[in-house]
Amino acid sequence: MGILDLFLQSSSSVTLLGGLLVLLLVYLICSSSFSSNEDRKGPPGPKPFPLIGNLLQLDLKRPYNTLLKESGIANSYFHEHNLMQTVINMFGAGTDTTATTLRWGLLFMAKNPKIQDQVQEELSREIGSRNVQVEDRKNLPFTDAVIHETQRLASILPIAVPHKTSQDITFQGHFIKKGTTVYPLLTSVLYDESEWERPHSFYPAHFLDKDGKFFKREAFMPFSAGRRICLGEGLARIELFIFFTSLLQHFRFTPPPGVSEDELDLTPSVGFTLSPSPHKLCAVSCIEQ
Ligand code: HEM
Repeated sequence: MGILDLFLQSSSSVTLLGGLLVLLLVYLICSSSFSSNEDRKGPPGPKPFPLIGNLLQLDLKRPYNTLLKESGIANSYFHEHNLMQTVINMFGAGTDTTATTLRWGLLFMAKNPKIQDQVQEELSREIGSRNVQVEDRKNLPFTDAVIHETQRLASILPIAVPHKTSQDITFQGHFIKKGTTVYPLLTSVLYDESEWERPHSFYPAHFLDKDGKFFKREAFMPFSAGRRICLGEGLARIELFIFFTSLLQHFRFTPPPGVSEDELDLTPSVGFTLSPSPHKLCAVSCIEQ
């Protein structure tokens, strides 16, 4: 019995040791294939753990904030096995980005009544009570600036959609291997302190020149940029313009009774998109006033 016990114990230790060695070998092979380009300088970023990647380092409530902190360039670099991509893909389908942007727009109007006054003055001066048309946009620079500023500050798709590099590339001095998953971190551009005078405030003047004319900013990219830019940008811009102007033509948006403008909370609720946290607003008909 004693000999059998010893044999069983030593054979299970050998199996365990063997298993561990195989796991170690697999890990070493995988990690050496990941770092075959170590001689070249990759982008800065946190070191990933085996299997779970950078998951533990992520602020799951505000994943884009972790990315903003960890990466000095507009793109972030994670290993393929990072679960973030799966999470994003799962929540991606069926999100209505235009409606979320409009909800932010109305919330910003209720929070900034003087800006809402200016939009309504411009609308009644240029349009009156007739229906708004797409061609009216050029005569509504302030309203156009307010819609752009809404999209900038709301930054509803902060990490856009992940992409894979189709070839080895050196970007801003950092080597990025073919097949790397890249997250275009749009918030880093929309809130870039070197691009915007007041990156964290609702400030429509970002899009107005000194004569009050609308001007487009290169760093305005809520629809992302490049070959894979949002396919629906044109349609989304028309929808936002027509819905926002029509709503503001007919209603004034205010906090509910007993709530001040300052008490309206702008903390976003985080899903695939950043949407306003649940809130109440009053829509007061302008015609009855
Ligand atoms: C305010 C509204 C919208 C915003 C902020 C928005 C933003 C975006 C962003 C950031 C991307 C990812 C681009 C990238 O891969 O880097 C995207 C992709 C896309 N969007 Fe939109 N979008 C909006 C509305 C729409 C609408 C209304 C449609 C369709 C009618 C649409 C169709 C698409 C499609 C098909 C793609 C994938 C393009 C591709 O992968 O080549 N989007 N959008």
